[in-house]
Amino acid sequence: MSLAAEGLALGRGGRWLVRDIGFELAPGHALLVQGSNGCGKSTLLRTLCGLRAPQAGTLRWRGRALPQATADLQANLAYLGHADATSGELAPPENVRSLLALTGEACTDDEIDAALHALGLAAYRHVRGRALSPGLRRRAALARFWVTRRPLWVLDEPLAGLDDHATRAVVDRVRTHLRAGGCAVLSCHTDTWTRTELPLHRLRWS
Ligand SMILES: Nc1ncnc2c1ncn2[C@@H]1O[C@H](COP(=O)(O)OP(=O)(O)OP(=O)(O)O)[C@@H](O)[C@H]1O
Repeated sequence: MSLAAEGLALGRGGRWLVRDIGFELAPGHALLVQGSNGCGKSTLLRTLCGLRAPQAGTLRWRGRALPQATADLQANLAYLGHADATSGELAPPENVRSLLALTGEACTDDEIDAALHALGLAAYRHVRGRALSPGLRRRAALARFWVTRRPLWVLDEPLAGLDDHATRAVVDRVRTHLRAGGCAVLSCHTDTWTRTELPLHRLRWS
C-alpha cells in the first residue's frame, strides 16, 4: 500500500470532526473524500499530507508510520489546497515554475506548453494571476499536475469553479496519473468523480 490509515480521529476547536477512519490506498487507485461543508474534508487532507497530526490513529506511507515517514511522504507528494497558492503577480507559466521550484522540481517549456494547452490556458499565458477569473486561476494552479512527477496527489476540491472543458481535462489527467501507477486523494462536493469509472474508494461522512 502507498498510503494507509487506521483508527484515525480528527478534531478541531475542542470537538470531534470524525473518528475511526481507515483506508488503504494502493498505486493506481484514488480515495474520494465526500461530506457536508465543515465536516472535516480539508482537515483530513492536510493530515494526510503530514501538515497536522491526527488526534488518534496511525497513518502509514509505504509501510512506515508517520511522523517517522513524514519527510519521505512529503518528498513524494503534490498538494493542491482549497486556496490556490498561485501568485497574482505571475502569469501561468511562471506560476507553474515557482510552485515546482518550491518542491525542488523542474520542467521543460514544452511540458508547460502542453499543460496550458490541455487546460485551455494557452491564450492566457502572458496574463498575470490577478487578471484571471477565479476559474482560470484555478486552472493555472492545476497546471502543475501536468508536469509534476510526484506519485501521490492530494487535491482539495480540484473541480471547484471549473467549467465542463476544464473538468474533463482534470479528470483525464488524474486517470492518466493512476494508470501510470500514481495514486490520488480527492475531495469533492458533487458526483462528478463517481461518474468517471476511475478506481475509487469512497470515504463519506457528514
Ligand atoms: N483554524 C480553525 N480553528 C478552529 N476550527 C476550525 C479552523 N479551521 C476550520 N475549523 C473548523 O473545522 C471544521 C472542519 O473544517 P474543514 O475546512 O476541514 O471542513 P471541510 O469539510 O473541508 O469544509 P468545506 O466543505 O466547507 O470545504 C469546521 O467546522 C471548521 O469550522
